[in-house]
Parts: sequence; C-alpha cells; structure tokens
Amino acid sequence: MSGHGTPIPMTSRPCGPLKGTAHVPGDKSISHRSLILGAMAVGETHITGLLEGEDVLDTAKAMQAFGAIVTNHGGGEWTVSGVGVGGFAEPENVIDCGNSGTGVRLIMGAMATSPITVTFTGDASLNGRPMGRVTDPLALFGTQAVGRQGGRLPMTLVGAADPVPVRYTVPVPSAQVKSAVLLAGLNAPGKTVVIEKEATRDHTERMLQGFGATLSVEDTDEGRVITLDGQPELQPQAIVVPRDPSSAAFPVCAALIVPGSDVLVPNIGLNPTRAGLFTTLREMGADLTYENAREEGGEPVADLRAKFSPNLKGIAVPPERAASMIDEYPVLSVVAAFAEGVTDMQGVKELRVKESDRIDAMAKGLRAAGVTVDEGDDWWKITGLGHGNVPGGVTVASQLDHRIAMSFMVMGMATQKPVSVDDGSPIATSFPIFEQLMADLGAQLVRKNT
Ligand SMILES: O=C(O)C1=C[C@@H](OP(=O)(O)O)[C@@H](O)[C@H](O)C1
Ligand SMILES: C=C(OP(=O)(O)O)C(=O)O
Repeated sequence: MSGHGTPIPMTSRPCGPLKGTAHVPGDKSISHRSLILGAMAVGETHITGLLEGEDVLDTAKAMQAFGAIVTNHGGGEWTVSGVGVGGFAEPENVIDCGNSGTGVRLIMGAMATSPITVTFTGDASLNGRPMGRVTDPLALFGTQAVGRQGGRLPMTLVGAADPVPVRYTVPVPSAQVKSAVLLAGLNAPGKTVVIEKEATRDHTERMLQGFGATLSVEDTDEGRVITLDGQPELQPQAIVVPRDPSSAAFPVCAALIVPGSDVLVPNIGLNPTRAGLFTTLREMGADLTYENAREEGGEPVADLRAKFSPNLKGIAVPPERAASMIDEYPVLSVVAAFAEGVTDMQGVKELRVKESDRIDAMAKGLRAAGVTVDEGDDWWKITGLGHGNVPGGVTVASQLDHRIAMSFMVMGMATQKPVSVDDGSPIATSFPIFEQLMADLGAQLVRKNT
C-alpha cells in the first residue's frame, strides 16, 4: 500500500540517449481481473506474468480474505483456488485496497450480491475518490452501502441476500463501474444488462467469456449493450497476462524526447480499448513502430520501437479517444511540452477523479517547469516549447499518484535542468521496476531531491 510509508524523493537529470530493451511488467487491469475471476471460479486458475505491484498485491490479499487460496509461486506465477460464484466468505477484517480504484470498485461488485458485510478502506488518495458511481448501481441489486460524506471510503457494504438482475446505463465512461455491475450480475438470477455510451476497456467482458460465462455484446444506437447470464459456474483458466501498455507508455515517451534514443518495448498488449496513446503519438509525428504484430490469448500484441523524434507537433486529441488512453494523458502532456505547437485534450473530465486530479497535478508541475498550460473542467491545452527548450528545475508534488511521479521523471530526462518529485513511492503501485528499467536504458534517476 502506498501512502503509508516514508516518502521517497526522486530526481531525474537530463541524460544521454536511451538505448536497449525495456521489459515492462504485466497489465494491471488484467492482473486484478485474473485474481478476482480466479477467486470466483471453481478450481485452480493459473496465472503467469501477474503484475506484482502494490495495487494488485492488495487485491490478492483481499481474495484470500474472501476465502480463495492465492499462492505466489515466484517469478510472476500465481495460482488461485476459487470459491465459486456466490461463495465468498465474510472477511474477518477491513479490506484495505491501498491506492487502487480498480481493486476496490471491482471487489465491491464481486461481493455485492453475496449475503456478507464488508468494510473497505484505502490510502489518503483512495479515500478521497468517489464510490457512489459504483454503490448507486449496486443498490439496484439490493446492496446497501454506508460511507463517509460524498460516498467516500471507509465504507461498509451489506451484500444483497436476494439479488435481482439489473439493467444499467453507465453515466460516466468507466470500465471500473461497468465491471463492478457485471461482477455483481454474476450472482444475480437472470440477465444483467450494462449499457455504455462510450466503449471503455473490455477486459472484463473478454475474461468473463474466457471463464465460461454467457455474455454477449451488441453495438446499438443506445451504445454498447452487454448482456450477462447470471449464476454461471466459472471454469478455472490458464492466463498469460500481457505486458501493460500503460507502463510501456513511460519508456516509449522517454525515448521520443531524449535525443539519440532507440528503445524496444516487447510484447505489449494493444487491445484497441487501450492503445489510444500510441495512435496519438504517431499523429504527433513520433517515430514509433509496431514490430512483430501478432495475436496472443485473443488480444493483439506487438513489440514497440520508439526512437527520438525531433519533429513532434501538437495536435487536437479527439475526445472519443479519451477512454482508450485515459491513464496516459499525464505522460502525453510531457511529450506535448517538447512538441511544437498546441496539444489540445478535450473530453477528459475523468482525469480529475483519479489517484489525484491529474489535470491539476500536471498543470502545476508543468507551469513551474516553464510550460504554458490552459485548462477547463473537461479539457486542457499544452503549448509546446520544442526540443531542448523546456527549462525544468522544479520539485513537483506527486500527490500519491504513480502516473504523476513517473511522468515528471520522464520529463527530467530531457529538460534543461533536473526535475524532482517529493515522493516517488507510489510508483510501486503499478510499476515496481520503473527505476531499474529506466536506469538500464540510460536514465539518470536518484532517490533525493536536488
Ligand atoms: O478497469 C480498469 O482496470 C481501469 C479503468 C480506468 O478507470 P475508470 O474506470 O475509473 O475510468 C483506469 O483509469 C484504471 O487505471 C484501470
Ligand atoms: C487510475 C489508475 O488506477 P486506479 O483507478 O485503479 O487507482 C491508474 O492506474 O492510472
């Protein structure tokens, strides 16, 4: 769990070319779902390539508290002996999801239709994030929730003893909300229908089908209509977790802005609901290619090659692309600072309710580092200074947000003066090998502030 330990100040100094191969960790979204669905199956699910970041480890602990047997065999290989749909035991203690919105919201969904009472908490970041977006639809199944003002954690959920199926249109583009409703629908009789107006990452749908649930997806005028048949017996699976495109974003973006760089990032999952950043970077003129494109476990995968790109241009990022790159806007804003012209990002309100208000956190640090940022509730614009022209020389508050910390570490690799963050400890939630991986490529990262 981040936010409970001692802060780790970090500084990134301007560095020479980044070169080599960057093996980033497993996908965080798929790792959480592997553990949760494994816990809801009957029998043993085998997982390789699990992300062993703090967010996922907190989910593993939670699944154990609900009665599943979760075993770490080392080297990213894990097994989960599940208790079956509706088989969750009532945990003896509070479930602490640390820094993880995905963890808490999916687990709330998974327990919501079992007759158990569970109290959830997290770190200061997670306890500030809105949970009503999940507990509102769960109430339709018959689940009760009592939390702090504004629907904040700590919060206690009383699972529905006699759940009814639900038809729900998700009001915000959120894969976490969609997934919570689908996971709750697993233990309701009949058909649960979730409608999303904008497509969000579809790992839950794909994995539920993989675990043997009957689930269909239809594109209609209303949006994407997902229909799940309740009370299936989920079959245990052998899951190979693809490498995380959201983590790949950091070495890729670093290579684009550090002169002379050439970095290979192999085996990256390029599910179209996740790959929006790479499309955007190519539109900006990035020298970013997909090598060895192939399919693995039903997901498109490729090796990414990113080279220093001297002619990056600011672009308008279409709002309909936002969901497919939502976690990548912080690092995109760093690349935009090194481009010529304005990068205009619209339809990005959701950035304000992540681990931090990411528009605010990035804007504060970018402005202090000499970059012009304009912002509104749902949009922000970066006026790029071009390569070699970004001053830097600042210490930025990472606000318990791993993506803010990593984005500013990437920025400091190409600014005129070093860039520091007050606390890099949240990086361990999603990318525990970040410092070593970047150092191996040639980055100059140290654990102190200048
Ligand atoms: O479902 C998921 O695994 C995730 C969904 C997204 O959150 P929202 O559903 O809040 O958009 C994303 O930001 C998060 O990192 C992971
Ligand atoms: C938003 C993120 O995660 P979560 O919502 O799971 O905390 C993220 O990883 O960028």
